[in-house]
Amino acid sequence: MSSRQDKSDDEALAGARERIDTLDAQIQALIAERAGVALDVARIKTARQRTDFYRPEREADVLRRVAERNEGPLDDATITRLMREVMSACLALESPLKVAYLGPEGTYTQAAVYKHFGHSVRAMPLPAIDEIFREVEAGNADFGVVPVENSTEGVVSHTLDQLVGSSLQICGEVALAVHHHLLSKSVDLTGVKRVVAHAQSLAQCRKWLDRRLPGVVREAVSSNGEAARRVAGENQAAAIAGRAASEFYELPMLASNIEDEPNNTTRFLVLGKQKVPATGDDMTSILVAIRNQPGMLHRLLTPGAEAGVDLTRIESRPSRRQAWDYNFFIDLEGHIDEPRVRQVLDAIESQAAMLKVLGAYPRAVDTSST
Ligand SMILES: O=C(O)C(=O)C[C@]1(C(=O)O)C=C[C@@H](O)C=C1
Repeated sequence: MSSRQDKSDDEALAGARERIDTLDAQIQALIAERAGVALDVARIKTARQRTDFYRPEREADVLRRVAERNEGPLDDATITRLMREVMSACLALESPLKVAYLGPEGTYTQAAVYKHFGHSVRAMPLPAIDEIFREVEAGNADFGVVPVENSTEGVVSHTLDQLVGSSLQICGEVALAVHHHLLSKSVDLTGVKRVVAHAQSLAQCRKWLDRRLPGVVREAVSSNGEAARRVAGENQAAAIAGRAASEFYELPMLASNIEDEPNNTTRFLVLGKQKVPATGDDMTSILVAIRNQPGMLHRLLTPGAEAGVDLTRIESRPSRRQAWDYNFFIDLEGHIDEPRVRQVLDAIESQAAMLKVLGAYPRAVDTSST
């Protein structure tokens, strides 16, 4: 390249950097101004003795509009994630949120917390799902995040069972693409003599393990974060966990994306005490107790079909009240405050021994997780 060409490239680069510096200063000033307005919002709420600093319906609305406005070159999920973090920082100025989640650090549930609330929350890892319910019920945490279903492994029955007796509301949902990695201090696969993971993750990577690590001992533990913690001090063991665990426990990725099903997604619920107003794109979750009788399922499903309200999930669990007595967990599209949804719930209730609304909440907004 000629030196004249070098010089003009240098000038173009300096010019572009100058534009970036100017834009950065403007973005920074605007973020600071936005934070100032969030503080005004906090003052208004405080003056009226309101404690609803976090407003899931407003956040969903803001983030959906970010995606609608987006014309690239960043994709919708990326620009939304950046705005998610700005809003998270603004909310932390108003009142920092405490969010309990299924720990330890490095679990997918932790990743779901940050995806939903941004990184400016105080995330509190707890060892069991029932403890998360208890801490939120007791007011020691503002919200809780628990896994509820996985696209390959099905429901997390502990979570469904806890919802039966809890006074908490479902305030939101998070969908997280789950990528499993093999984390280990071993230099190669032949050095791995033991694989540690949550039983669901072992199942989700079974074909890969059969092929690449045949005969190697598989050990199930309470979470993938726990698996990573256990193998962090060993050279001959590997954990199956996500990127967050790799970073947190400084465990190299010996193999990445080892899940058998590439579209593996886990859905998490956000639990809290507040009822969330409608946004226009919502879900309602209900629990229905019903006696096992002929035609029972048909009677449960007909009201939704007749009113054009989609039932997106129906899950049955033994009620534990009596043999062959069932609880059904049903997700419907729409918000309980919409008359057509209310009508469907009334019709279902008339067929059931009991109907409990578990929550109505904005449908997950797609932001890419870190
Ligand atoms: O609109 C509000 O109520 C706010 O508190 C502001 C704001 C925001 O930064 O946009 C912050 C937190 C809420 O969860 C929702 C939105």
